[in-house]
Amino acid sequence: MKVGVVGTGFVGSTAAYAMVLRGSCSELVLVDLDEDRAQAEAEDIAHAAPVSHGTRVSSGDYAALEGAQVVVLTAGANQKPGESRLDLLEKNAAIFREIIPQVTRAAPGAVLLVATNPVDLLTDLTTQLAPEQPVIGSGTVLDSARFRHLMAQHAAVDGTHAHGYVLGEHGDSEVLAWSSATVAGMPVADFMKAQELPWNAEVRREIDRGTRHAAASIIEGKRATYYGIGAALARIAEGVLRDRRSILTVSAPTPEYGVSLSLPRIIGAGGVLSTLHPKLTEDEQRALDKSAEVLRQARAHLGG
Ligand SMILES: NC(=O)C1=CN([C@@H]2O[C@H](COP(=O)(O)OP(=O)(O)OC[C@H]3O[C@@H](n4cnc5c(N)ncnc54)[C@H](O)[C@@H]3O)[C@@H](O)[C@H]2O)C=CC1
Ligand SMILES: CC(=O)C(=O)O
Repeated sequence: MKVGVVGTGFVGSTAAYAMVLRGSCSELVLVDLDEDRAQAEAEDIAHAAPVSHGTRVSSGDYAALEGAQVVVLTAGANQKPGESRLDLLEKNAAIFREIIPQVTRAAPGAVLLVATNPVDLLTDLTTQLAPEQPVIGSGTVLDSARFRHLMAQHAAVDGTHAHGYVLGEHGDSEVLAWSSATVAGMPVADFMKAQELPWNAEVRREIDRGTRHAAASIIEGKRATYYGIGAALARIAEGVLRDRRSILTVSAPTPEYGVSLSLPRIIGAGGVLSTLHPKLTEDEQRALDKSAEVLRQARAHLGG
């Protein structure tokens, strides 16, 4: 099982490290415009292999991606404090126009896993540039993890027992689907009541703010986010490599909304196997429609 990572900055190298620690694949190849950086990251990460799962880690040029089943795309600019993800569109679209043809030439059989922001619009662009290949955007997998983490904190349980989906844009207009959120299989409000924990509009607003603005506050504090997305990318890649039929809120072209955005989707060999449409309240559906509109408008500025 071979995975390529293109872009070995904070996100790409952390995703590679997460894959080595989790034993997601047997071989990893790192590619970057900055070849010295890719080589140094590969060497450093390779030193974790003998004490984890023995993954073979190397760096190379695009040709070294040959035979990869998944190529993770993390090349491009990240946000500076105060910038939105959509502000990165023009710059990162230009980078994708340069790299995608090289990736498809080297690894025509790979599932392309996009993380670079704005991830939804770059998922759309990658689908156009590589029409023969399955494309998945990491979408709101990270935001759903943030939502679950905060819910679990308020519920005083470990994060694996809180479930909830963030839908739409991976960005400011994203939608927390409260109506289907559960803890221990119970609607979250019922769980909180049974445990005599506070649950009201203010707590929900706090969780919403914490989820929606997590990236901005982390970037303010340490320039970039990478641990959460690194683990999320490893998790998505495993869904494909092991044909796990994992349900994850990844981004993909969604004809009903006319743009790539996140909905819960079943992920397996070959990428997205199926898309789920959770029952939403009217307010949630309205917010999701608005989120799709935000993405379509931003794409229009690019002339797409
Ligand atoms: N989807 C998500 O949930 C998340 C996405 N991101 C996004 O991931 C992207 C990468 O972020 P960081 O790793 O923090 O940035 P970074 O600046 O640390 O790394 C970017 C890397 O891309 C490389 N690169 C630039 N142009 C290239 C080209 N033409 N060919 C090959 N490599 C090229 C650079 O040399 C650099 O190593 C950003 O767009 C960021 O916003 C970050 C966190 C979460
Ligand atoms: C940077 C980014 O997209 C995030 O951490 O959500």
